[in-house]
Amino acid sequence: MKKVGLVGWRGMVGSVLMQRMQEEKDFDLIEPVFFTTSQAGQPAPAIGGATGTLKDAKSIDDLKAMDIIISCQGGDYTTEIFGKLRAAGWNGYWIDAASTLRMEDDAVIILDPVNRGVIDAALARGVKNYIGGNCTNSILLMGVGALFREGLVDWVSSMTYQAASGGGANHMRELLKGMGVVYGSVADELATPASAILDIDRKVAQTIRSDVPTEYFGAPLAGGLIPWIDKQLENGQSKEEWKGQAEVNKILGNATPIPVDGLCVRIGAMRCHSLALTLKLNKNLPLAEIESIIKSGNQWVKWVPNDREVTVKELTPASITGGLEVGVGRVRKLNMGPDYVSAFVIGDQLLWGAAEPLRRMLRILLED
Ligand SMILES: NC(=O)C1=CN([C@@H]2O[C@H](COP(=O)(O)OP(=O)(O)OC[C@H]3O[C@@H](n4cnc5c(N)ncnc54)[C@H](OP(=O)(O)O)[C@@H]3O)[C@@H](O)[C@H]2O)C=CC1
Ligand SMILES: N[C@@H](CC(=O)OP(=O)(O)O)C(=O)O
Repeated sequence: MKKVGLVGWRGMVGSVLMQRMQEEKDFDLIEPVFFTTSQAGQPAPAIGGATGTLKDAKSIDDLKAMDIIISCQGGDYTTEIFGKLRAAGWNGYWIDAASTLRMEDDAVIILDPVNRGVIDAALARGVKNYIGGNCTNSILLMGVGALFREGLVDWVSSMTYQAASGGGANHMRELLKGMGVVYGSVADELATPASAILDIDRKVAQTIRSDVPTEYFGAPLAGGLIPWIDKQLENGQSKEEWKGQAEVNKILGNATPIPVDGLCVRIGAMRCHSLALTLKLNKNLPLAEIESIIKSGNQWVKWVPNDREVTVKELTPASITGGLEVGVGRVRKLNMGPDYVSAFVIGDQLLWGAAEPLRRMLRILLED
C-alpha cells in the first residue's frame, strides 16, 4: 500500500477532505500518515485506521518517506517546504489545495471530470505535481465545462458571488457574528410590528457602518457585500479575477486562450460560490441543444430549468450547500444577440471548490 502523507487535515478544507475520504473508503487503499505544523508527537487522529503520533510537517526526512503527499495546509507551507523536499531528492506525488504551484510548468491543475485527458497525459510524461484549482474556476467548469469541451465558447464574462468560506473558518465566523450584531441592534423593534421600517433601516445602516466586525474581511460583510477578492493587480483586476482566464485555460489545456473575465464579489453566503455568466458562443444553437450539451458535462451537473418556481428552490445556496451537485440554470438567450447566452452556476466551495479534486487525484494515482 502507498504511504500517503496528509498535511493540513484538521483545517477547514482538510476536514472536508477527511470526511469525503472516509465516505468513499479511500483509507482502505492507503497507509495514511498524519502530519502537523503545531502538534507533532500528539496522537494521530482515529481516521482511516491510523495509529501512532502526528509527524512534524516540517521534517523533510519524514516527508521524504511518503509516496504521495496531500497538503491542505496553505500557500505559505507549500512555499516553505515543497522546494526543500524536491531539492532533497523526493520524487513522490505532491497534491495540493494551495494556489502557490498552480501556474508552474511542471504542475497540472486537477479537475478530472473536466480535464482527465490533461491529467493522464501529464502522468504519462512523469509530472509529479497536481494542484487543485481556484474554487470559482472549478465550479464554473464543473457547471458549463461541456460548452468548452465542444469548442463552442468564444469568451465568457463571469460575475461571481463568493461565499465567506473562501476566506477560511475565521471569515465564516465573522460573517455570523456580524449577522448577530445587525439583528441585535433592532431586535426590540422587530418584536414590535408597529415600529417604523425606516427607523429600523437607519439603525441597521449605522450598525453596519460602525459595529459589524471587520477584522478578517476588512469591511462589513453581514448585510452587505465586498466587490474585491484577493490582491490588487496593476491592470485593475483583482488576483481572483486574474485567475479566471489563467486557470480555466490551463485546466482545459488550451493552446489559444479563451478570454475569461469579470468581477469577483464576496457575499454573505456561507460556503456556496455562484457565478452569473455571459457566454458568447460561436454558433446560434437552439436552447434545447445547449441544455443537452451542458447536461452531458458530468454526472454532478444539476440542470435547473429557467422557471421561477424551481429556480428559487433549487438554484440557491440553501439547496446546493454540502453536496456535490453543481447547479446550472437561468440559461437563456440574451438581448445582445442569438449567440449570447446567460447561465447561473452554483456549487459548494469546499467540495468541488477545494477538497474533492484532491481525493479524486489520489484515486487516479492509486489506479495507476
Ligand atoms: N478555504 C478555502 O476555501 C480554500 C482553501 N484552499 C487552500 O487551502 C488552504 C487551507 O485552507 P483552510 O482549510 O481554510 O485553512 P485553515 O486555517 O482552516 O487550516 C489550516 C491549518 O491551520 C492549523 N490550525 C491552527 N489552529 C487550528 C484549529 N483550531 N483548527 C484547525 N486547524 C487549525 C492546522 O494546521 P496544523 O495542524 O499544522 O496546526 C490546519 O491544517 C488555504 O490556505 C488555501 O491555500 C484552496 C481552495 C479553497
Ligand atoms: N480566494 C478564494 C478561495 C481560495 O482559497 O482560492 P485560491 O485557492 O485560488 O487561493 C475565495 O476567497 O473564495
